[in-house]
Amino acid sequence: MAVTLADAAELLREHHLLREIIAGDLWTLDARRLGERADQPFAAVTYDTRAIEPGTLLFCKGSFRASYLSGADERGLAAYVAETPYDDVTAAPGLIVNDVRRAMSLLAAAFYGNPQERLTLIGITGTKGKTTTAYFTQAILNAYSGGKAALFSSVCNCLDGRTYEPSDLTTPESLDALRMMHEAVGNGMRYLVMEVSSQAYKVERVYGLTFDVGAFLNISPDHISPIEHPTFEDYFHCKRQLVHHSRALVLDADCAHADLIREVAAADGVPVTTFALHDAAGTGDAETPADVTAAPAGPNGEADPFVVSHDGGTTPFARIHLAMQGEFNYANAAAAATLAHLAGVPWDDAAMTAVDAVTIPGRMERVVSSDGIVAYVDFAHNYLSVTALLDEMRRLYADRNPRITLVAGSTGGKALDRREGIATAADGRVDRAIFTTDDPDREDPRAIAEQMASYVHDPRTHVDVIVPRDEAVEAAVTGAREHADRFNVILLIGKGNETRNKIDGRPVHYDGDRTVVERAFAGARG
Ligand SMILES: CC(=O)N[C@H]1[C@@H](OP(=O)(O)OP(=O)(O)OC[C@H]2O[C@@H](n3ccc(=O)[nH]c3=O)[C@H](O)[C@@H]2O)O[C@H](CO)[C@@H](O)[C@@H]1O[C@H](C)C(=O)N[C@@H](C)C(=O)N[C@H](CCC(=O)O)C(=O)O
Ligand SMILES: Nc1ncnc2c1ncn2[C@@H]1O[C@H](COP(=O)(O)OP(=O)(O)OP(=O)(O)O)[C@@H](O)[C@H]1O
Repeated sequence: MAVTLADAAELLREHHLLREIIAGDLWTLDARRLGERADQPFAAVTYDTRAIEPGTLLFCKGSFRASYLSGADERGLAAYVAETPYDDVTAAPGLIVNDVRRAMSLLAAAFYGNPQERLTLIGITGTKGKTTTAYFTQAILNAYSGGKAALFSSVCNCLDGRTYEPSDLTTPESLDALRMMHEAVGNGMRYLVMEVSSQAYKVERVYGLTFDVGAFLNISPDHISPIEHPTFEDYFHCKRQLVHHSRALVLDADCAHADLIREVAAADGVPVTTFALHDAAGTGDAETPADVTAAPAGPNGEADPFVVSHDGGTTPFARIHLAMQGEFNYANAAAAATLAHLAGVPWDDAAMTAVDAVTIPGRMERVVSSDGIVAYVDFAHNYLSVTALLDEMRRLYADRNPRITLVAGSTGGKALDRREGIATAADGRVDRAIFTTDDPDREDPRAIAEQMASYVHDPRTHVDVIVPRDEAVEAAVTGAREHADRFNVILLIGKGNETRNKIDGRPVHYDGDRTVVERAFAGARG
């Protein structure tokens, strides 16, 4: 925790990041020329000028503006790290670097005493299933270690094995991640399970980290937009960086482009353990072979537990019966068991069944009305996950010929590919699609909804655009009641447990899909 300007300069120099130090008229590579200032330990690190306190080292990143430095000297700015000098607005010395995000990750690790070295790090990437697999893995490791597993996820972070605080990003900024790792180590944590987004690699949030075990779950187009990834190729390339930075890899044998992922692992000498979801134990000639398999134990579908096996699916080690619905969650559970095993949990340890009790806010939450309408609040919001969700509805309810209503929007300004993906996945597979609001930000929510509607061509799917999200949910319930002769399923997707919509750059309160559908269920029947 005692990092000085001289230490920082040396670390940056070792990593070929330091261009020069600028302190007034002095431009140098030699921190000693700054005198005493070079040997004062920094008291704090931040990437936000609003958090400056005496002795702070500041990182100027992203869309940082010089005007943010107004008053920084008076508040005690000790030094800054940036890709461009700000010597016209601050008297504090600047460490000018090639890449401020890499510099921030390295220096934050040093400032917080390299907490990553004291944790078994588990990193999980994939287009869908990261959060669920992360929660499952944490549950197994917590059960095995007596509560010593921390978690960084897109829903919550947990730094003490039991307290869950809402998170902002899927993968935190490096500085925040290292601060939280430091706190987790202080709380006695031995493991950290974290989701690693493609964006995390794109903007160096995990620079310098090596994962003891990494998982690559699946890949399909998502997060393609001017502020995320320009192309699918870039998205997939960024995700694959996890393979380079893992000591062992867990891979879904059915993952698209699995061959390329194996090639990357082989080139780096990273051992790969595969998992797969199979149809039924012991059968399935057509199924992809895998080291670890999850398969239904018997013929009774929903009611029967799954069996997870290793040794190429020949040695059963756990029977699991998840509280969370969704067959895809058994694939996530197989991934979690494999990750936990590679992190040290014996295959036959009872901790492997800790996944059974896990529930995650906004993931496959089932709400049933008194008149028998079934609603799911779920976080599916791209082609892959909406397809998986509709496959699951067919698996659960095909024999009841359900009338399915889908309520979905799509975010503004980013992940633009989702609009077509969601609508295409639903086209012809749902009876009614209601397109609505989901974080339109600075775009017009009606225009987004109408764009989604334009991708539906199959006459079996009736399309409506209802912009206010609560009205869209209510219309789905009213419509279901108008078809009371059918078994109705309503899928409220993409918001999970979120209770706000980003509109015009600001969060605007929304009661949440679960609250709104419960209210509509309780209301007068049509
Ligand atoms: C592209 C990207 O990584 N953006 C993130 C990044 O933005 P940025 O560095 O440009 O920061 P900014 O908010 O524009 O501000 C610039 C800098 O000025 C500072 N500032 C600002 C005001 C001030 O008075 N003083 C000051 O110093 C800010 O603290 C910041 O460091 O750093 C910010 C925090 O410092 C993040 O909030 C922001 O994520 C935005 C909100 C975002 O939407 N990110 C998405 C694309 C994202 O990262 N998603 C992935 C994937 C999710 C998934 O897979 O589901 C994720 O990992 O979450
Ligand atoms: N293995 C899977 N394959 C396909 N779809 C899945 C899988 N696991 C979960 N899903 C679907 O994707 C949704 C999101 O799941 P989860 O939050 O675990 O994934 P994620 O990777 O964290 O998603 P995101 O990056 O969008 O936050 C779920 O609500 C479910 O509908």
